[in-house]
Amino acid sequence: MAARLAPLGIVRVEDLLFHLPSRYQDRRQLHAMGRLQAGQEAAVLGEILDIRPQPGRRPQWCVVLGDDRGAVLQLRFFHWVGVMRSQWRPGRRLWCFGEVRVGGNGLEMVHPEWQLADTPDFCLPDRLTPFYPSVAGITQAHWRAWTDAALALSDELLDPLLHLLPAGWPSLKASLYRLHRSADAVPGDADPARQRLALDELLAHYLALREERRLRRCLPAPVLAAPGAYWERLRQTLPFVPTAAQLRVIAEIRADLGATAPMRRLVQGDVGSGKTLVAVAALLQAVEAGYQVALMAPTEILARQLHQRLEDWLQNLGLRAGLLLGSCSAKERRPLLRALADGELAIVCGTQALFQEGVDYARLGLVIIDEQHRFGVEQRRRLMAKGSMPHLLILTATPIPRTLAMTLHADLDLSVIDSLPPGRQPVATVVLPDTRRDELIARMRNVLAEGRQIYWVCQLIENSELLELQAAEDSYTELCRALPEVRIGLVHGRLPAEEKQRRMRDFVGGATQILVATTVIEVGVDVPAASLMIIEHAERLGLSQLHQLRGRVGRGATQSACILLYRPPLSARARQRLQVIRSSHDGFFIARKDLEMRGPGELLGVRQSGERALRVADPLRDEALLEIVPDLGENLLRTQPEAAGVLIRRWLGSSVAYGDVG
Ligand SMILES: Nc1ncnc2c1ncn2[C@@H]1O[C@H](COP(=O)(O)OP(=O)(O)OP(=O)(O)O)[C@@H](O)[C@H]1O
Repeated sequence: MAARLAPLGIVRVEDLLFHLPSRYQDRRQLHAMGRLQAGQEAAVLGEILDIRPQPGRRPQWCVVLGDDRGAVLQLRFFHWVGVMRSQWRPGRRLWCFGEVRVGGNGLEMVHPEWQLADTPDFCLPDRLTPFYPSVAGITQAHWRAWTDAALALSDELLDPLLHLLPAGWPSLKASLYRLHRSADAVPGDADPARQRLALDELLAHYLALREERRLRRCLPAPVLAAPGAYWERLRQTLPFVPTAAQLRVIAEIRADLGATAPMRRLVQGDVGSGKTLVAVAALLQAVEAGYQVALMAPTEILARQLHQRLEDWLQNLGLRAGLLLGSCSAKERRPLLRALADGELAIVCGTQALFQEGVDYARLGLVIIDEQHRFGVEQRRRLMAKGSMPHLLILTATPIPRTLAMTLHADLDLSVIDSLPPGRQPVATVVLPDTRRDELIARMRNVLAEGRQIYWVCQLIENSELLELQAAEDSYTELCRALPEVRIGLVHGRLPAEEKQRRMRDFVGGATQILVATTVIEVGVDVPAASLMIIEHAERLGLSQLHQLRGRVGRGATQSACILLYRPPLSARARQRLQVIRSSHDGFFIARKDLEMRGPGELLGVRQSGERALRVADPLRDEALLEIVPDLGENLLRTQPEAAGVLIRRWLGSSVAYGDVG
């Protein structure tokens, strides 16, 4: 059993207490046999009318149970053991609990839980029955017996917060009792017992985070202090004035870079909020201080685009940036690698190729990662091993609530670019069934006549790259037919990198007017002249993805539009999603809705990347609890420093690499 429990993180008696029921069954009421329905979980009491063994390859025992109103229920058993064999007889009374389903002879239960009901020690349960998440080989009866035993020992459970919390908060012991052995009502989300555990959990994460930061502050990083001459020169050549939000975040980064501890900062900014400028300001400071900077983008297209923008901005400063991609030939690569290893080249842009074997940096001082949600903690660590503790800056357009940030990005400080550059007009968003394509073509003609450009985005169908390609090609052919006079480009994931790049360049430069693309353009492409986006099968996309895509238009001062085409009929959830996107342009609001609708795991791919997740606390619901966490944490560290390690271990378990605190 220990071997089965270990993967669940259960190694001590205490761990059992924090393995909470996922739901509760109400077995206190008896259900009338005549009114049972398939799919229902029910408790019934009746008399054994008949017991029929059914021999066969898999022998079974069928028991007919009847109540005093003449209704019957079949029970089916594959094992016929112990008390059943020796004591079950027609005429005896039996209590059963199980799921009702449709069988060969009417309604039945397969292997219900049971008790003989005509014995002196029979009594109906007087409280809810907990149901525990489990794994093969561990039954609910095991869980109940073990948690009973653990609860009996719960006086020994350390509850360091009890005396620090204001009156009214339940003790840990009382909360655990309530959740494991709830007497009456199912403890809901707002139940004080659940809130108490959520608070403990958030506190444990806070303490772990605080410790992680403390340890990080002891690590030596290059001090990237510089007067900011490059940055001042760049500012003078910019065609716009940085926003106050950009300047604030830049100042936060400057302070980090000038310190002796490595920066680990996540910059969140809605699509189009101007994160690139913030990254460039950081880059210039590192270069001015005499260090190298590596900028990593998630795809080759984006890396090339980033490189292009850097070169545009940096040429006035007399700086150059290299470009390193997986698709670079050995010949292209060699001089670049040498320049990086010599320290001759200060700035390099690229994909994950930047951190492969054989790429060495003379003085890597800063790593900048664009669109972080595609990189997990592990990848982050591997890449940091390249320099002697370089600073790390991560940019993302996917905002997440603080509660989640604190668990997913526990090792990161957070900056938020919380406003858009002035003059941006919200993208007019329209939802349209794809049966009205003719209208759409007319509208596209108008947009093109005004000299503006159009994105046409096709969808991944059933996760098949081949089908997606097909969809893109079909749309392309159809558009060419409908708009024969228009220059149309097509990009998709199957094109060779060079070709993809050439076609993107044609669109950026205005040589093609419409770009038909698969979701490769999802993040980061910047073509200010594009003012209309059409998204096919918008009903298949998640909210955050739709928001990111839509963010590709409306980047200039012209009024832009986004048309979400869907294939009817729409499911209720898809309708809800499209409604949110149509009515809101606020990335934070949309991310929140996305979380509500999909749950954090799916939104951020938490499960795949194996990062820490919350067990009891809920990232949306419990954000208010976070308000009291810092004070509580500091108070605890002052009064009972030894308790911090206990809490961290209790909630974060062995996922915490640095062990006990304090
Ligand atoms: N302060 C500003 N005023 C006006 N325009 C700006 C400002 N800062 C950046 N821009 C311009 O806004 C556009 C969007 O900036 P950028 O590409 O950096 O956004 P982003 O935050 O990276 O967005 P995304 O997540 O969509 O890639 C660019 O064309 C950029 O030149």
